[in-house]
Amino acid sequence: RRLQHKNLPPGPTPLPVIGNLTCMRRNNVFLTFRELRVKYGDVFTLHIGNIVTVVFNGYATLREAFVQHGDSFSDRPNIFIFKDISKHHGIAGSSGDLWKEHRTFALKTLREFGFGKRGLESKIIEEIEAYLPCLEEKNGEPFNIHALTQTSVSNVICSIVFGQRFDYKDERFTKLMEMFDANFKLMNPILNFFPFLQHIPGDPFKAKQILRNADTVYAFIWELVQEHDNSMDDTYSRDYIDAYLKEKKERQSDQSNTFTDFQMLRSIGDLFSAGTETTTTSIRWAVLFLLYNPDVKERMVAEIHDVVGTSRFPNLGDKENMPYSEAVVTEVIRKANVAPLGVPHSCKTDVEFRGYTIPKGAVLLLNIDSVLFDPVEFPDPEKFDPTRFLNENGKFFGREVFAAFSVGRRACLGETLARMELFLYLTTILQRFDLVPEHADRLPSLEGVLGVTHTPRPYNVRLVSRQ
Ligand code: HEM
Repeated sequence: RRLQHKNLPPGPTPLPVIGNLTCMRRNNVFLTFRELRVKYGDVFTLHIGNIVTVVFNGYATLREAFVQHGDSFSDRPNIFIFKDISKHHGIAGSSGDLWKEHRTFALKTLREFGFGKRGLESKIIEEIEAYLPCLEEKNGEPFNIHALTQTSVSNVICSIVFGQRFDYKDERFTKLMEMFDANFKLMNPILNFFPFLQHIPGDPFKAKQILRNADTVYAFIWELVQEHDNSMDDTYSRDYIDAYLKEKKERQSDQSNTFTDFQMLRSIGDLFSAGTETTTTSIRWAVLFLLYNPDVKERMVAEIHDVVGTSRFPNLGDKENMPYSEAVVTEVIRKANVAPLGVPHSCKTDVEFRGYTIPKGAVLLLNIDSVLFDPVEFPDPEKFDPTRFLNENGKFFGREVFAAFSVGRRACLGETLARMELFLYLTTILQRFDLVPEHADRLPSLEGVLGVTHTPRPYNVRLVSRQ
């Protein structure tokens, strides 16, 4: 290893074959990374199997690497999740010109369908209107909000991408959501570093199962694409699929056209999965944090009742007068730490960085956790304290040092949607329901599980109607 890569950032000595795999054995590996940062500094190297992995820590380092060196450090590595699932296509899994072209198209088209505008707000509120009666039906009995919330949040992105929402009891959609969820749980990061594991007979690492589940999701999307193709009007786009099909037709005579069916399926799959999982997980964390912090919950409820009252739903126009609620949403995003290690990047040539040589093809991890839990920027970082996002006049202020959505060219393209959804879902839930723990003497665990995202363990809560 030393002969092959001479000038790597420092890091623990690797063992033969497995490298530094033992560092990854803890459930939440980002906790280990906090210790490694203290020992090796803001940029350190791990060898996982034979893959060189460089971890970048702290806001200044992340900006230097992924903004200033953005041209070099914005590819995706050749690992299971991108190589075998997205096959280096789509928005999240592609690199180079293919990625630039399709990310630009996605941003432009999502804006046309209301990203950051009132049109999108009404879609979210419409979905919340369908969600509330399902919560009401639980009658204050303990239940796990996960499945209902996931279907509801997913419907928002479905209405933009597919131009339709699905009934909460729609069997096919429920099955799809379950499969989708299973993949987030089954995805063992180890598959990314030891590709041979996917070929072990009996599929103990569930690689084949993950690929089968992914194929089912793509088949579902494909059916909807075909329905669109048969019914679309060339002069008007009803939704993202129509817009894509139109673009594909317009470019069909172009030799270098990258607007293909395969690329469309992967792009839509990315919007669908990224748009569902992260926001749902954040809402699950939010409820948990509010159970632990009844004072925060009561202050937020008081603000909602003062500004909105109870006779109408909260809307985004209220946000300006609800700085505390906006601060709660931002603190939820910080403390939930949904993507603590971001999404892996790579570089296609050797790159000099702070005197080290980052080798071509290395896996680059943006340690977002190191920013969101930086005790200098966010004192007492484990504390759930929304007031860190309020200024001395009680007004909300977003902090520049906030990397939850990553930094640089690949930064999350759904941040606006996620913030809109979190504000509207959380304020509406609290306007209508009190959140009460299942057991009066015991709260659910705050310990998360790190898979593709950092999720809370399953828990039940009572939603007691305020009416
Ligand atoms: C709280 C919610 C969310 C969080 C914390 C979050 C966080 C992230 C992070 C950390 C990345 C990786 C960026 C990188 O590679 O450096 C990302 C990428 C991405 N996110 Fe989000 N996200 C959220 C919600 C959403 C939503 C609602 C959408 C729906 C449109 C979305 C769509 C995407 C896409 C398509 C990418 C890939 C971007 C690219 O590779 O160019 N995200 N997100």
